[in-house]
Amino acid sequence: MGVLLKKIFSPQDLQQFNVKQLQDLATEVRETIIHTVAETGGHLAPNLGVVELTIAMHRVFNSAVDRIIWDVGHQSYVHKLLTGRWSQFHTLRQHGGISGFPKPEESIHDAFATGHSSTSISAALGLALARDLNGDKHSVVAVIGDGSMTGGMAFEAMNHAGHLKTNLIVILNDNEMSIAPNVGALSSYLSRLRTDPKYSKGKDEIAELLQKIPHGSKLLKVVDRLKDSLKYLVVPGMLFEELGFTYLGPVDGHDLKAVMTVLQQAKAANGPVLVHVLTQKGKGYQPAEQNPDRFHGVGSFDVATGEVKKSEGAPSYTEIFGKTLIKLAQKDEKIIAITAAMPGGTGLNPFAKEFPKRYYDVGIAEQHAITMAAGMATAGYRPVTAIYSTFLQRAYDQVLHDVCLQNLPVVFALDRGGLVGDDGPTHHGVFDIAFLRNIPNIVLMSPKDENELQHMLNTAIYYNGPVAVRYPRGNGEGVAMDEELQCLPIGKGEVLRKGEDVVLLAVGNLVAEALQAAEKLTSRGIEATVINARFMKPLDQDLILQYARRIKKVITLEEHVLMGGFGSAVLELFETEGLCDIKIKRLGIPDEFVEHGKQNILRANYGLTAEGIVEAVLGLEKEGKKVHRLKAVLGRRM
Ligand SMILES: Cc1ncc(C[n+]2csc(CCOP(=O)(O)OP(=O)(O)O)c2C)c(N)n1
Ligand SMILES: CC(=O)[C@@H](O)[C@H](O)COP(=O)(O)O
Ligand SMILES: [Mg+2]
Repeated sequence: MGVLLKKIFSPQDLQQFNVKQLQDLATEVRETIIHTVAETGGHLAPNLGVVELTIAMHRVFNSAVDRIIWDVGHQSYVHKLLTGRWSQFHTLRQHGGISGFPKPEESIHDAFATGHSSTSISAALGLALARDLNGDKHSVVAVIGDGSMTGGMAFEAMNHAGHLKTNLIVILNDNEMSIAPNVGALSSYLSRLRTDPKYSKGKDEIAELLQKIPHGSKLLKVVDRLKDSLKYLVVPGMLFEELGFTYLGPVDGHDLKAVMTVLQQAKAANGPVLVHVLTQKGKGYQPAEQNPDRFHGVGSFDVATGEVKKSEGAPSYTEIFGKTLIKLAQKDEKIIAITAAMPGGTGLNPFAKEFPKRYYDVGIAEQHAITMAAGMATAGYRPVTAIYSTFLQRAYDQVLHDVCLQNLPVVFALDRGGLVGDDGPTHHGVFDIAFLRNIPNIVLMSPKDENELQHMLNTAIYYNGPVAVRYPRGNGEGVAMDEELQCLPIGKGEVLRKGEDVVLLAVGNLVAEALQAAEKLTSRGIEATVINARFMKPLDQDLILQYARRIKKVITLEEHVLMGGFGSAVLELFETEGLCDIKIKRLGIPDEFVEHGKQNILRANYGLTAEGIVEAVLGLEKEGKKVHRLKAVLGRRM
């Protein structure tokens, strides 16, 4: 930790430094972030790109009073270091440590919690309107990346803010990258603003010229009248100006003085202002500059070489998904792959290379991705939308209204279903069973291992209606992979082990834990049946009822919230069938948001491990014995 950084206990402490010292501070901040993230993992490249911008912001604004909202929030490490958190920074993303995202519970300087993209301008406008209603005068600033600007919400908010005309500052951090290279017409527009000297120089030159000419002020009036036609030629950022924003920039985001100057101008301006800041993702660390995609969100790495520590073990579910989709697409030209700005994360990069014409990256636009897929499905294509479980939350209505209502064959490949680990509550994919299960027509399945995933994907693509396949973040079980892809019977589970004392009814990654638990239980004289339910919808009712009726003790297992999840579906089945003599225990996540931390720690905390399952079975056994004794006592008294 550098000497200057150690002097900063609040952003006000920045005022003691001159520009040279601020530049030195930027170097210290970069060093700290690189060395910390090399240990903890985290969002390296986005943070290295905003070091000068963040320092400048904290010089110009007072974040204890002014409100700063970081879009996505993955680039808020510099802000954390400058707002009294450097001494905790080594705990970044560790269980019980500081979060990788802004968190109001952590600091008064974190004005709004973020994690999902494109929310910052709406939140900022809300804060600005509240300020106006309260008669306050502070600044409200949203910092949004060029990738996050591709999300519809950002434009909904710009549209409204331009109409309301209240004071609001939007800083557009343009590094030409989303996680992968940014896509879309907006991205091309920003590129033109960045590179075309006609755009960036035109306005300044005209003003300068008018000042030099005699009777320039009269001419200015003429120009003013001509404004509407002329400005299209000379005013940079016309799109934003037309939306009602004053456009400032583009400015070099690594030139501290220039950024401070433009932020002062923005602070003094009336109405909504957009400050266009050009930055380089990964700035100051060569491996990240060269490979910003890889260093966007990264695990531990070697600082000297930039070598990322490879995860050992079986291939990830994501990899198997990507490979299987290619295998299927080689035989079927109707298969289309769609991602919302996550080609790497969802395993679609190899598909994009092999089938560039059947691959679409729509930007951070999950809603659009789903409805676009619905459109393609009506025309006979088989779109596979690969979206993280947590990000599909945003497209709920599109799933329901545009896909399921018309019973269209769209596949939802729900990656990161379950506890994702270090990203924490904004990213855990633990709500999907509940929010999808209640939609008519949809089929919902989850594989017990990577081999089953490939069969499920095949099944999903050739099912004539909407299907979601949910699979976890991380490695598979290391099982052998079948060569031939199968079509699984819809709504049929499988019995993996037989025992007459208790039924372990599991979905997804908990099937493996259930099998291990069953082995452990044997040594305690308890024999468990283990069922891989496979389908959360439709349930294999016959199979579940057959075992539940006979054994009468059931434990349901899911890496998902208990409310509305798989266990709830089983309870509903028992209620419908009038089964009231079954002892049932549901294991899953209670009604709370799960904090960040390694997946194994979180799973152990919620009893979603073989040991946790054993404990639950023993608890059920104990309860059973108590009830048995009570019945015997009552029986004697009667
Ligand atoms: C709704 C939603 N979809 C996808 C993501 C995943 N995601 C996180 S950061 C990011 C790229 C953001 O790009 P940009 O805003 O330009 O920020 P940069 O990383 O370039 O600084 C994406 C796609 C997300 N956080 N939220
Ligand atoms: C900030 C964000 O939303 C993504 O960068 C996310 O952190 C990716 O997570 P994975 O590491 O699971 O792909
Ligand atoms: Mg970007």
